[in-house]
Amino acid sequence: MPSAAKACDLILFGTKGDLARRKLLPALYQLEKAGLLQADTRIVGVARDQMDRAEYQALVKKNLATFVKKEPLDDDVVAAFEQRLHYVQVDLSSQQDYLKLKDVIDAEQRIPVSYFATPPALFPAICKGLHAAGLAEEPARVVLEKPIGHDLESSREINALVAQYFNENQIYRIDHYLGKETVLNLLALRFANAIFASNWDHNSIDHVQITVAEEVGVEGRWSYYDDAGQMRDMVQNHLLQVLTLIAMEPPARLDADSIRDEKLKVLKALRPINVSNVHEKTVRGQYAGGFVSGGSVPGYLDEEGSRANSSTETFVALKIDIDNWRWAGVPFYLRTGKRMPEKRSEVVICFKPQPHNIFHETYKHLPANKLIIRLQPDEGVEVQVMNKIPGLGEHMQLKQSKLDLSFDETFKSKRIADAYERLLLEALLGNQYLFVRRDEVEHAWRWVDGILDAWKATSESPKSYQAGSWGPVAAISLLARDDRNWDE
Ligand SMILES: NC(=O)C1=CN([C@@H]2O[C@H](COP(=O)(O)OP(=O)(O)OC[C@H]3O[C@@H](n4cnc5c(N)ncnc54)[C@H](OP(=O)(O)O)[C@@H]3O)[C@@H](O)[C@H]2O)C=CC1
Ligand SMILES: O=C1O[C@H](COP(=O)(O)O)[C@@H](O)[C@H](O)[C@H]1O
Repeated sequence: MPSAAKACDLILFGTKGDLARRKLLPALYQLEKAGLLQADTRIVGVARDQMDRAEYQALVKKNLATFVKKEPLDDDVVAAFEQRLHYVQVDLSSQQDYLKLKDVIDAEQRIPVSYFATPPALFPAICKGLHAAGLAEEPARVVLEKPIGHDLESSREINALVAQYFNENQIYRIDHYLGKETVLNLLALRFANAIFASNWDHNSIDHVQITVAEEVGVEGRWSYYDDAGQMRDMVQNHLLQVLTLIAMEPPARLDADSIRDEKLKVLKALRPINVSNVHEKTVRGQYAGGFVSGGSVPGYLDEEGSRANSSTETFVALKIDIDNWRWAGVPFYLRTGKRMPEKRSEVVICFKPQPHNIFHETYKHLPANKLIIRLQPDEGVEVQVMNKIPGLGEHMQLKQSKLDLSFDETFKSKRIADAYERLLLEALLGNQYLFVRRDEVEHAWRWVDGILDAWKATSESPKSYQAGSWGPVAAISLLARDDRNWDE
């Protein structure tokens, strides 16, 4: 624990909701277990139900028993964690109720860190209420969950509203992909290894692929998801954040603004996609019924709560050009979808082929090297290289093989922390480098809005794909047109 760390009151708005129960409270338990919470830090749950402290402690304990997976609960850790828990009943739409927070929280004693695990529609009321209760002045912090808006205009409204009460250096916008160990490892891989740093541009790299495939469908979230679709739900935030980390220039320092300035430059350099090139650059799909993990699953339009004729996309593939010196002529292909054959997130850096092939008599084409960064599951880094097969034959026999660094194998005793553990820790420590700055969010929306508008203007329905497949055939053509194929 850095000595500068100060005790905080983490105020969990929406403490009874899905995110808090499934992710935030289990993550805080893990921080307790790892000894990473400052001794005097407290967790103040806020919900509209009437409950006393003991009832809230019992509720959280029950919740941990359900959602702390892969390991038995440690009773001593639970007991220590319980001591940090407090509860305040607040109807978030009643301004009067926020004053109750003052009875429990003393901003002089601990830094108030307010986590908005609620529908975004409540953000204005919460900000106003915090201000009235004297919990918005620096050094107070506020942690905002996605989605920050539905488009550029609405994200600006939310950001402007929050900015009335909090300065940018108090605002922590979550993109949970930035908390994933393997996404963070992109920084290590790129900037701690000269072998990659000196080969990270259009001279050496042919193209880049980013795949974020999910087995799950909409999981009972139809009404939220149908309004969003995969473009807003995954591309605007997670995939573009991963892309910026791959494409950005080396930041001068490992601090929030150095990194965020570089990410922003990438977002500004994304070539716009609009009606003139949307056909060539994008594919949108929607899953039909099929089979995933051996079981049959319904199509998107037959999911619980569905509405007939929805044209919301559950799959997106994009060919992205970055108009800057480093990436001139190097396309970034992105794809993400629900109901894919497996959960798999990875980045594939495909290097250029050899300029001259001395093995041409036996091998007309030598496969190019690939660097595969497996983000999840089976986290690791793999380099595909050509090797000589040992033997005395007349011709050299070559084989493509892998240098494979599996995190599981290499860091055997190390548990891979959930993204929310890292992000909660950094928010409590006051480090913003893993959180998204306002201008990043708005530039990402500006670019994504161009595609959404173009799709709307062409009014084409998404292409159907069978659940359990890798998306519509058009996604294969997107690369085949360039004489390339997805890394399978
Ligand atoms: N769930 C997830 O995995 C993820 C969620 N998010 C985002 O996090 C936020 C929360 O999501 P999620 O937890 O799933 O949503 P839920 O609907 O499960 O939880 C929202 C919580 O807000 C509370 N709430 C709503 N209105 C009031 C009110 N007037 N007064 C007091 N409390 C109120 C609800 O209380 P009550 O129980 O009393 O209704 C509920 O506990 C959303 O913005 C979502 O988009 C982002 C990424 C992942
Ligand atoms: O933000 C979201 O992310 C999840 C995928 O997260 P992962 O950590 O499991 O890769 C996605 O399922 C959900 O639709 C989206 O809102």
